[in-house]
Amino acid sequence: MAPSDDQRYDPVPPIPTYDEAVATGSASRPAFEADVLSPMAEGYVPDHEGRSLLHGAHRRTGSSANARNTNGYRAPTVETDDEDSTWTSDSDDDDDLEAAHVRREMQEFDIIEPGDGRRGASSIFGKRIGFSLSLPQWKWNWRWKMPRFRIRLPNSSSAGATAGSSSTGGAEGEGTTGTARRRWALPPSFAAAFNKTAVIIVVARVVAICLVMGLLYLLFMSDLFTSMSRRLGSQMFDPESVRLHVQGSVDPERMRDMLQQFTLHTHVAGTEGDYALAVDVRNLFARFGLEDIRVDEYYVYMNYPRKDGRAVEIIGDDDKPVWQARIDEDPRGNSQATAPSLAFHGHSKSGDVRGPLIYANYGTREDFKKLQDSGIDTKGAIALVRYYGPQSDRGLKVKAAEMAGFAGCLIYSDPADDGYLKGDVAPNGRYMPADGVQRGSVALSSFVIGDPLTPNWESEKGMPRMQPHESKGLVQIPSLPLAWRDAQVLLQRLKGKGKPVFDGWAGGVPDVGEWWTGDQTSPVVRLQNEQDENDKQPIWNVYGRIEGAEQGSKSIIVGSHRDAWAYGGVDPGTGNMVFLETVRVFGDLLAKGWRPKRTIEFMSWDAEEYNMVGSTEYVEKNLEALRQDAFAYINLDTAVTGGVFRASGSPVFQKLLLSILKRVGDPHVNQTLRELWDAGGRRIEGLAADSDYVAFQDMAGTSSLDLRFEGPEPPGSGGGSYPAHSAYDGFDWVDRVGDPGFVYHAMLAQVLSLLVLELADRPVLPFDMAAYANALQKWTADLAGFLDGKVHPGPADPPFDLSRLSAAANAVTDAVREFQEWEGTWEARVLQANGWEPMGLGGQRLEYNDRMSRFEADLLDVDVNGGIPNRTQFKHVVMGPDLWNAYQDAYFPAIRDVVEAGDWVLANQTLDKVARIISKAAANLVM
Ligand SMILES: CC(=O)N[C@@H](CC(=O)O)C(=O)N[C@@H](CCC(=O)O)C(=O)O
Repeated sequence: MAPSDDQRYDPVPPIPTYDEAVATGSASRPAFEADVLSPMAEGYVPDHEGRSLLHGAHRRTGSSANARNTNGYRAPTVETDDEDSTWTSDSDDDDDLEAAHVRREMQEFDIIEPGDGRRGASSIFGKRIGFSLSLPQWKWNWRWKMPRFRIRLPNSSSAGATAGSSSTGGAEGEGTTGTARRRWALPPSFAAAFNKTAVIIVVARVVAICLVMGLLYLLFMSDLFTSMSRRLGSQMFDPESVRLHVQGSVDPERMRDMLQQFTLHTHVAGTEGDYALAVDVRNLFARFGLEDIRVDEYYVYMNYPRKDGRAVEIIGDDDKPVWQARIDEDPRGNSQATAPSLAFHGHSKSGDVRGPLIYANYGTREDFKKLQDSGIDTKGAIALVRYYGPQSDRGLKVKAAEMAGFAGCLIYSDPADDGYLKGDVAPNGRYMPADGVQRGSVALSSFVIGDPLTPNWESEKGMPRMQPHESKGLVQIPSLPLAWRDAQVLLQRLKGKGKPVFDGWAGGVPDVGEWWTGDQTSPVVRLQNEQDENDKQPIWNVYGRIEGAEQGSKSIIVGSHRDAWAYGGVDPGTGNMVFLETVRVFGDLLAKGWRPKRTIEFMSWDAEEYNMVGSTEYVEKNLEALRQDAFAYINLDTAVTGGVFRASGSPVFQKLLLSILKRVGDPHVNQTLRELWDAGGRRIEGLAADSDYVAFQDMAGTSSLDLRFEGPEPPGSGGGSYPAHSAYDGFDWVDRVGDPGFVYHAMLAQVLSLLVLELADRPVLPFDMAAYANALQKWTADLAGFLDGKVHPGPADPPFDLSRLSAAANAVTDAVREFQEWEGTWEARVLQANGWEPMGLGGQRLEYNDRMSRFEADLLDVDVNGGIPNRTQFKHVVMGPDLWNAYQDAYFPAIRDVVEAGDWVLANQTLDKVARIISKAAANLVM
């Protein structure tokens, strides 16, 4: 819907407007346009595209296109003209110098070493595995030879003499008549024939030359040499030296400088700030040397606030507002605050509702039930609830309010959960200040992931779409986020209304005095949330890759989202920096001739903050290929909020990750990450549904991993470790509070680079199948615990017996044991062959890797209408988000859902199906 002029959100120019992003017509940027892409097509030289793009918005409003405006505006381009920037010093000359320097460095590390001729006795077509310092030596024991004909032609002046002397029959006619030497003379009858022979010989020579030339031409045209050099790519390099080089290349200063650029402006998904960053990321990919760079556009359902479309008011008896919430943060006047960043909920419902105010603690279903059980009528009321608590997913708070009959829902940040009662507040501390507002999506991620109007298919042009009221992924009552300084007034006005709150319900907002619930006699509150909605808003994913030499179709995917609720310092800036630094490190390796065995894909997602839309649409579009060919997905999002390393994901990464953690040290405590991991009794945690791994893990069955350094409190647990989704989450916070010196950024970039290196280049995919088998046993036991007290089939129902699942888990344990024996055999044969992979074994190894990587795809319920009942996008039978808390993992989610629903017939069918799928996956493993 195009906004009318009086609805137009008109921020301080030249910051891109939300309504420009959603309006149809020239103001919006409907597509990743050819004119913007053209510099790449013409051989891109880094310039100022991102910036000039934002100036495009300027031009459209009649402003000048100067690099800076009078407000000190500077567009969010990484291709800055700032002379102090590390990027500008990255000229081509500098690149050459740097390349020469690194080449020297690599020689010192023995990464590049000439062949040493230690070929071993194995076949020349064998493959040197692992630890070679040398280029494979191709021993050609034959030489190219041009065809040679040892016939000397008679010269013309001697032809007659030759003919005349023929009668002498002399064979030794040593010429006195000319320079030609004549050993013998041909009879005249032979002369003509001889001339013919000479012609034939010349022709034969020409033909032979042509043949050789043609063969050479064909060889070059056939790409044999290129692909051979590709195949040899990583084998030219000693793996350990590459590891050392990768670790040594990570540069915290670069990440710091780049984050400063990335956070200059707000970049909400689908707005021009986001578009400008997409251009910058694409250009950085090109500059870092990635291959096949492309921008992938989707058209998705998005909402944006109108500046005058939001209100939270207490309505007086005369129906006029007696108090109005400020809603947005106070302008801070620092370098960050060049643009307003309006507070709202992504995918919230438009509306203008009013009703009596009722306080409902954390807004769980149990909280609302408690109110109703105590006789408080919640129908038509406005709920006031706090963030976090046992059900921290904000969308589910609104959903629970909707189910309890409320007309609207306000969610505020309480200082007891995320404010001064926890510790120092932003900008100097990690908690939310009085005016800090947590924006965020209220889409129901555990019900529908991605564009809520296109569940299970990609939102491309021309694809069908549901209506918003038809989607199970959208709430149906309006909501807004609030700072506690606004909530304080509302809570104070509840005094004496309803009942004193239940135990544990009183929050930490100061000067509330007594906390009361409120009821139908409470002050009437108006919640206005009129917004711009567009069901075909363009968003932009950006991709680049390094093609694998041995199995180019198989890939290791690394992803990080780019869109932010405001400036995106931590979320997603920290993840973006680790991601882009890793791209740079790998681009640099590629430039030096290294190439991995498998393809590495780098993906910058859009619209993660709105229900992981960009990544999910990509997965929906490429589902079959991903199930077949994606070996692993690694995610970076809110990557650095403190110093505690955390990994969530599939257990297949356990062994590799733990070995890598031994290599990376924390300089603050002088211990390795592995020592800290062990001391903290940490383990790889489960994946829920709060970032871009969801579609990969739960829909494509790609083994996924999310990495981060977190602050004292994990996101989604009891409170924030940083001023999440607020205007306080900018560069300054990361620089001064989150990670001074970008030390943890550098450590994470090392961990990520090493992981990618090993996953993409180890001959045998380093998956820990035994860890998966053990985890399955544990999760089965946990499920038994969950079922305790819940299993009450009626007399007519079949008994609910978990032993079927235990048997399936045992089958996996047995299959993994047998499967892994092959790896031992492979190692022994390679060692016997002096480090060379004997002919034939390579094919088996690829088959082994494929089976290993397909294990999780085999755990998908791919039947028509398969997946978790009622939320069939989630196909993985072992992993998935908890239905009533998307921030919480739930193993065997389908079984849990149907048991909670008390449907014992379906519960039995589901249990059978899950056990059957797991057993089949086990059987598929065995070679
Ligand atoms: C729990 C949380 O805050 N998650 C972060 C991302 C992260 O920490 O990795 C987050 O912001 N997730 C988004 C996901 C969007 C959605 O659920 O629709 C969020 O708003 O929670």
